[in-house]
Amino acid sequence: MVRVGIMGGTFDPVHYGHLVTAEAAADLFDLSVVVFVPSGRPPHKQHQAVTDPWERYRLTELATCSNPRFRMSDVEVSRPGYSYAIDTVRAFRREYGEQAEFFFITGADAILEIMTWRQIDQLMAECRFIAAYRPGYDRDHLREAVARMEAFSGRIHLVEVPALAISSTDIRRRLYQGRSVKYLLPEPVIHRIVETGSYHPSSCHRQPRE
Ligand SMILES: Nc1ncnc2c1ncn2[C@@H]1O[C@H](COP(=O)(O)OP(=O)(O)OP(=O)(O)O)[C@@H](O)[C@H]1O
Ligand SMILES: O=C(O)c1ccc[n+]([C@@H]2O[C@H](COP(=O)([O-])O)[C@@H](O)[C@H]2O)c1
Repeated sequence: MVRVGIMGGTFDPVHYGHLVTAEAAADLFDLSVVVFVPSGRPPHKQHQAVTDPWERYRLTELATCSNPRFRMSDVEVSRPGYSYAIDTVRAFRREYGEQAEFFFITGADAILEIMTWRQIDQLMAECRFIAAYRPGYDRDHLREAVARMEAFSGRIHLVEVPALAISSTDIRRRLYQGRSVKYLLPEPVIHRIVETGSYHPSSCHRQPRE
């Protein structure tokens, strides 16, 4: 039976926190592949400017191509409208077949909001969740929150990942300020960001959400 990790995110831009989390999940859950799925239009970032989807896709591709277990999917960037996980998992079900087991990989913060996700009952029936948290995170609070989700709690696995205090928000801020982002994300990604100027304040790659 094929075990597939689904690493969804805005990836604006992708960084080592995402890569370490995906690798840790693959390792612990014996996943055959982890598919990175950059969001087309993130449903929960409607009022936020986000870099062009295909540019985020390209950067994520550069970051993942050297790992034989990592794959890319353009299912969300190609789909019009907001990117809901349930639509993505259903597309994967059609692609990988009934026997495949899906593990949606997210950060612990996202798990705390999971009950607001679209068609959460159907989503939980289709896939399990791997919720990554970092050392120092309030694990008891997270465990209690997951336990309160009752029927779903057996479908959510909490996993500690190495402490990488990296966020895309911090990287974007550094780039705007012309500061170094070395060692926060892979070199080929940095090269492309510099080449295209995507994260320069005047960049045409950043699109305000309506
Ligand atoms: N440093 C990190 N370590 C572990 N998981 C992370 C880290 N950063 C992000 N994640 C998780 O990866 C997934 C995709 O994250 P996302 O693309 O929103 O990155 P982000 O750095 O949180 O972005 P932003 O700062 O713009 O909100 C989410 O589930 C998020 O919780
Ligand atoms: O399907 C939903 O309703 C939904 C609501 C919020 C977030 N998500 C997914 O959660 C993943 C992490 O989102 P982000 O933008 O915080 O990186 C990404 O794959 C999103 O599509 C999905």
